[in-house]
Amino acid sequence: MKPRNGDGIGVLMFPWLAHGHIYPFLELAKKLVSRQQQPSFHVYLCSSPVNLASISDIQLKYPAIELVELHLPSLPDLPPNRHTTKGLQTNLLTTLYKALDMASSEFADILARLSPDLLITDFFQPWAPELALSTLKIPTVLFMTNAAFSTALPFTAMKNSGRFDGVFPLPSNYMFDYDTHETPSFKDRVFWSLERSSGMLLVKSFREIEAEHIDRVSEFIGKDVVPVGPLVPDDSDDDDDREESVDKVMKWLNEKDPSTAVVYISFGSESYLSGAEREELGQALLILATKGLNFIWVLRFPEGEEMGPADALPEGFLEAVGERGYVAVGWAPQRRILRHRSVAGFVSHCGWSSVTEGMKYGVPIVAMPLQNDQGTNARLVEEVGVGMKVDRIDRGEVARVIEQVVTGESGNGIRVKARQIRDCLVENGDREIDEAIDRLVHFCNTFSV
Ligand SMILES: C[C@@H]1O[C@H](OP(=O)(O)OP(=O)(O)OC[C@H]2O[C@@H](n3ccc(=O)[nH]c3=O)[C@H](O)[C@@H]2O)[C@H](O)[C@H](O)[C@H]1O
Repeated sequence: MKPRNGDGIGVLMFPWLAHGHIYPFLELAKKLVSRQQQPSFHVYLCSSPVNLASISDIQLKYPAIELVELHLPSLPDLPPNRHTTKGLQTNLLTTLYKALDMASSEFADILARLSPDLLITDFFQPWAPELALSTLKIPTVLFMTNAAFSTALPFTAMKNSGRFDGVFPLPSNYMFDYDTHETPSFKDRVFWSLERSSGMLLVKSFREIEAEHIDRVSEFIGKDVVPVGPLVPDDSDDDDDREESVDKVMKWLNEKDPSTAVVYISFGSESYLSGAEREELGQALLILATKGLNFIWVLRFPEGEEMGPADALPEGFLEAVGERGYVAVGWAPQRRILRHRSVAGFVSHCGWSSVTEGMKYGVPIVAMPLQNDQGTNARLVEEVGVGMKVDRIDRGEVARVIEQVVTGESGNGIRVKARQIRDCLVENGDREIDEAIDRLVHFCNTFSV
């Protein structure tokens, strides 16, 4: 198929409205536009204005990445500043799905106006590939920002129960019609998006840890699934070096004696501990602090439920831990912290970007999954051998697993494996992403409806 935009390839990218999806898409866009050989790429990244505001300066460094606003309708409790999952109350997620669905006609206008050579889309808006392919004959690639394992699981379960014979459980001409249909479920959206991808999918993963799961998904859906590597931003791309809060936490970390083991604790941009879970984790850290362990804990709350550390943490917690603990309210420079020499463990909800960052920097993971695919990501962390999952969030169990993973004799294998995966990623460099981009070019040039 002849590229539409001169001799280059014009790509429209359309991630789901979550921080943990937009950033992997943005990393993929950076790799595409940085390609040296012909054809070059030009990327349009489409999202809500509130999401694009958080990456607005990307064009300073990457002029071939253009941001395209998609205006979702304002719905009850969902004004424009809430057209993102960051800080969104969980009960508003279905409303956000619906608002995005209702923007499909504006998206169709964007498609027609830009007329890209390729649409790279996400799981939650399966109407997008239908619009691209049926009216404009634009090929679509689904980019899975989650682990291949979490996509393979439902198919494996259905196959084992004999309910999956390769036919997708959705009529292929199903379009959104809110007069007659309720908003499609998460599962329906995933299956439908997998079916609608033109002929190739990308996955934010790498064969060293997921070859079997990548091949399994490929076999189930009958399309090539191509890994793009961990897609962890280059150190030079830290987007937080302007903030005073960054200096404070890095100063605290840099002043630590190099022999001090520091544990970094964070639960991503859209998952939150309950009050009881914060209490249990806090008590576990009090136990470990008396044994000399230090930690950085990122405290985040859904919008409107914010509280200060003194109210959010156990009675007397801050006084008891003193200089051994740093509580960062709202946000912390996660990648900068994870690659610091003193960081010896990562207590994580196992959002997929956090897992790949832990692996990139060789930090063993204490898995505390809270929702979505985090449970399957935690299982994968144990399967690969780079971490251990807490069985329940109570002070004894959490303290036991942190101590085991970070310093315990029995955790030594985990620490060795975490360093091995890090070294393998360093050695592989950009091999997988370069191969994936070559496959994408071939796909665009040979696609025919
Ligand atoms: C794909 C999907 O992403 C979602 O996003 P979420 O933000 O929760 O978690 P991450 O994927 O770890 O993404 C979080 C991203 O925010 C960065 N960060 C986070 C906290 C902080 O204080 N500072 C930071 O820099 C972190 O470095 C990472 O890049 C869900 O998990 C979902 O389970 C997962 O499959």
